[in-house]
Amino acid sequence: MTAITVDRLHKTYTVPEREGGLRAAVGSLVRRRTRQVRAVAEVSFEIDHGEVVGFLGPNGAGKTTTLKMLAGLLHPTSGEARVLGSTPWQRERSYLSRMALIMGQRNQLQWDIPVLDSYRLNQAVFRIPDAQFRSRLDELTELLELQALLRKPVRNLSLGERMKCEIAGSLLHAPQVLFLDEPTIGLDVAMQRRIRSFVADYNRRTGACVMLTSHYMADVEALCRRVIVIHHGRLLFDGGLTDLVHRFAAEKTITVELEESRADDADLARLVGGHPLERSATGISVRVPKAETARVAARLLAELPVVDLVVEEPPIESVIEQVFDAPEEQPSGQEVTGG
Ligand SMILES: Nc1ncnc2c1ncn2[C@@H]1O[C@H](COP(=O)(O)OP(=O)(O)OP(=O)(O)O)[C@@H](O)[C@H]1O
Repeated sequence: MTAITVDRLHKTYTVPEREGGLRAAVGSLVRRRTRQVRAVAEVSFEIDHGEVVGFLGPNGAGKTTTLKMLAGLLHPTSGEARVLGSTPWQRERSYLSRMALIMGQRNQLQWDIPVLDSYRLNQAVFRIPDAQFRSRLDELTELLELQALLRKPVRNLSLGERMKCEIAGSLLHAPQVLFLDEPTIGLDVAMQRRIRSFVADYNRRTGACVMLTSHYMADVEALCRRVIVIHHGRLLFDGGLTDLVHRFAAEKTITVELEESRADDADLARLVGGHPLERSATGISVRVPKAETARVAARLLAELPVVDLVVEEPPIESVIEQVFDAPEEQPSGQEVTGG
């Protein structure tokens, strides 16, 4: 069943344009110049209940803008969205009490008061009955190991501790849709792993639908079978993570283990068709264009004393880079009309 439907969502920001100098400053009092920045352009997709979807794109692609619209913080310029049957920017209480937006780079808890007091505020805002509040807090405290943190003011927490508290605070009302914007940014590897496994667990236990942006591909690989890629505000790809690799990976790596590494450099270069080659203690590895993989592998098998041969896709990071390098007809984040 569909949890999120996005239909040709579009967001253009109007930003004031100021030139330097006194003359321009006086002039702007009379006639204010603005320019339009297109952040999201005609984006459409659907996400089912229970899905965890990676929402990817380079800096400025329009991810946060999209999530803010879906969380009801921004009105779109045009287009439609339905999340859990509601239009997010109408900000109906019944919708807001069933969704959460967690932003790794924004502090959503109160800075100067203890974490637990912030949670109490959330309890009041979301009208969470006492018994439910207690049982969810106990559960989250155990899962995220918050016991020692609840009485500390947020300003005294480390980044990782604060992030755990932010996540727990946003889940006290048991949202059915989670928008996670860079939830692991700046955290050490162990904490990233803990947050990841917590999100996976939350999704499994509650069947909540999760949309996740992250620049760490380990997050995406661990959590998301499906990814939606946007670039310059436009949807570039929507499908399985493995399909993304098949479609955009330009090269594969062939690694062969050799009985003995007798072949000289010129011979090897000929066998691999001049593609970049690395020697190791036990053999060689070479990156070849996808279309040539079978031919090069066959030549290596036929002409070298091969013990083992492995063909691998490139790491997801480099595939994503290739996707982002795809040319676009009209970039966003730039002036599209003067005003
Ligand atoms: N409040 C705003 N006013 C004007 N322009 C904005 C505003 N917020 C975002 N933009 C612009 O809209 C475009 C999309 O920004 P957005 O923050 O949605 O991208 P993003 O994909 O989340 O990027 P990042 O990965 O860097 O967080 C960018 O060109 C950005 O400069």
